[in-house]
Amino acid sequence: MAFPARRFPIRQPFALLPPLQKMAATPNITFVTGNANKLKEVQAILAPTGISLVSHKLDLPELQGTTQSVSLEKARHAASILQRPVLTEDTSLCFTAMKGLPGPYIKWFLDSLGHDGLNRMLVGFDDKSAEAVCTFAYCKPGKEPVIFEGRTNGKIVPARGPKDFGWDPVFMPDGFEQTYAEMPKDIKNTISHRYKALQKVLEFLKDPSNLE
Ligand SMILES: O=P(O)(O)OP(=O)(O)OP(=O)(O)OC[C@H]1O[C@@H](n2cnc3c(O)ncnc32)[C@H](O)[C@@H]1O
Ligand SMILES: [Mg+2]
Repeated sequence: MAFPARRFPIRQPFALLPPLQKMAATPNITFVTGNANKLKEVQAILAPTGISLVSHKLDLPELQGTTQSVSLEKARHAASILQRPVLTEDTSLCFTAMKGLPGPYIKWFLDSLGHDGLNRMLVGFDDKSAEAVCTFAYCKPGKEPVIFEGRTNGKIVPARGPKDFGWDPVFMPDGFEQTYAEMPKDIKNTISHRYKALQKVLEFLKDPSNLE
């Protein structure tokens, strides 16, 4: 008996997460980011929910610290500049062998070393595993932000696939033979660190009292 070809190679059983559901009330959310690829992914993931996203491009200062503290401060800063509730996002790539580094500093490592350099950082280690972490923060002006985190495990591999979004070519999520860059966008957007964090953001937005 012939089986249909898989659309993408799977190494071990896994479950795609459910698509996000349409929300009863659909708030307008201001998403502040300077990264056009992040914006595209967030828009694609939120499309089924009916939420309309107003995007605002601000280059926010990013403090040193943990992923969470960087994210909290970005949101406080954006809400104070724009004087309205905002959603911000910070993304980390954490190498297990390096005890979580580069973490929130991945942008600067990637800019300076490139994909090849990220691989070379792990040459002396057997453990190539890494975790992609996405931290959204929702903040009203003058209030403390709330954060929502999503994590996807994978490993660092030599670059494969289109090079248009950050470290996508060197991150191969567990359970897949393709890097984030090689896999279709609609697959990345149902397993990614960003998708998992946005699921939590949506739970929060469903309660109208959180938006008052
Ligand atoms: O304005 P913001 O939202 O801060 O946008 P940014 O590009 O500065 O983003 P970060 O500070 O969160 O830095 C994260 C780095 O990781 C990259 N990145 C973020 N999400 C990614 C993803 O899903 N896949 C690959 N690279 C990603 C991004 O291009 C940056 O180089
Ligand atoms: Mg940034």
